Amino acid sequence: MELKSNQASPVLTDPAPLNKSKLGIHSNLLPYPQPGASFSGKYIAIPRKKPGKLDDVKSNGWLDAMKSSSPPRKKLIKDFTAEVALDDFDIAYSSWMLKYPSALKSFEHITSYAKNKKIAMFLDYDGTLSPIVDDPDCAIMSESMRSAVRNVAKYFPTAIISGRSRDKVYDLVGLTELYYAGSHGMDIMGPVAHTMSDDHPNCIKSTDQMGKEVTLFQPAREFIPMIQEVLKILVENTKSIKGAKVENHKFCVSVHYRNVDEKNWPTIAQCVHDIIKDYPRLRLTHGRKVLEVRPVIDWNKGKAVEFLLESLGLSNSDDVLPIYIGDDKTDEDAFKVLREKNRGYGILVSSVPKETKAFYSLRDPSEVKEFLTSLVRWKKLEEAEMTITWKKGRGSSTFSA
Ligand SMILES: O=P(O)(O)OC[C@H]1O[C@H](O[C@H]2O[C@H](CO)[C@@H](O)[C@H](O)[C@H]2O)[C@H](O)[C@@H](O)[C@@H]1O
Repeated sequence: MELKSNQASPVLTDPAPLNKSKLGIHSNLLPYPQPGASFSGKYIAIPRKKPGKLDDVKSNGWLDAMKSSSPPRKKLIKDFTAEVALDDFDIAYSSWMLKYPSALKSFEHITSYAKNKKIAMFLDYDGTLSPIVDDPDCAIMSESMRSAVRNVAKYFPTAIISGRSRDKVYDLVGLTELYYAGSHGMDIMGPVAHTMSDDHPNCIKSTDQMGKEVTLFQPAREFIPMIQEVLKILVENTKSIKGAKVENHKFCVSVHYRNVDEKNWPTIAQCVHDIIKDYPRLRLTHGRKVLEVRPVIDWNKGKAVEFLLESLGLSNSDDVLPIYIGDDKTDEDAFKVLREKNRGYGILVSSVPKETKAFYSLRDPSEVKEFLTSLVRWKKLEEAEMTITWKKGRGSSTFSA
């Protein structure tokens, strides 16, 4: 059954539009990086002008995007509509799952393709590793999730790619063995990669919290003063809007309206709009009940994935399988890179049908944890089997000698 994005449908339409020709195709095998698809090294383009013209928040679609910016929870549907509506929702979700099957139910399928390949794991934070909560400061990751991520990182290179500032997300995750990309990929602390252009102005050598040598990549460095200026104005101008919260992410700013009464959403939207219209080198993107102000540069979570694969020495290789798990619109950039370049699997975390470029789905962070744990279990088994095969091989050659 084809799910369409119209008003009658429960499908949320906020992520990037889909390439319909690719919908519903779940090949057993993803072909690997195509010639010419590699990360080039000269990657940043900084347009000086914003493409579109900002009108008011009603005509430019901000308000519509705000209203659809976070999936309605099933519980709410149950509370406010008749039983038949709930059934419709379940049917729609099941139909959607035909296109974006559960990564848990498709686990054998995924691992049969991953066999003998090196998995690179990319994880979003909010809504993926921690459940969505009203107060962003209280989005704490459970100990069991932390342990699942720690175990994954023992077997596969693992990076967190978040909209939060790198420092904040590091404090929340607290695992030194991972790589971190904050501010939607605009602040990456990755491994030292000798193959990469050392002379790039945005790439500097640094040391991490443990004193290990790392590469720091900050393509929007020149925007820091502008972002800090806008941050101050946003804090000042939104302080009278009850429930509004502004977060400083160094290279971008988040303006939360989750706790703002819906009747005041036009006010907060207009306020942000009125500020950024004076900054043509900044733009606005929508997240889950959050307006994100960020620089107009050709950089996003998808580019961050490519950058990290390159720095890990894992790009352009047939035996690498990148997996990206995320729940938000900004994660679509990463799903898009993996899908369009046939490089790996995107997994969308969602309990409602959504348009997406991901290949698979998981319902919520608890399913993410289960998936990560299963992956580690599978890898251990694979390694044990390889050891047995190797020992058998050695035994038989000793015998024949
Ligand atoms: O890329 P992410 O790691 O998913 O970060 C995206 C935004 O996450 C946070 O906001 C979201 O989660 C909050 C806590 O659950 C929730 O209250 C808020 O409504 C969500 O939008 C973070 O606070 C933002 O700054 C990030 O951009």
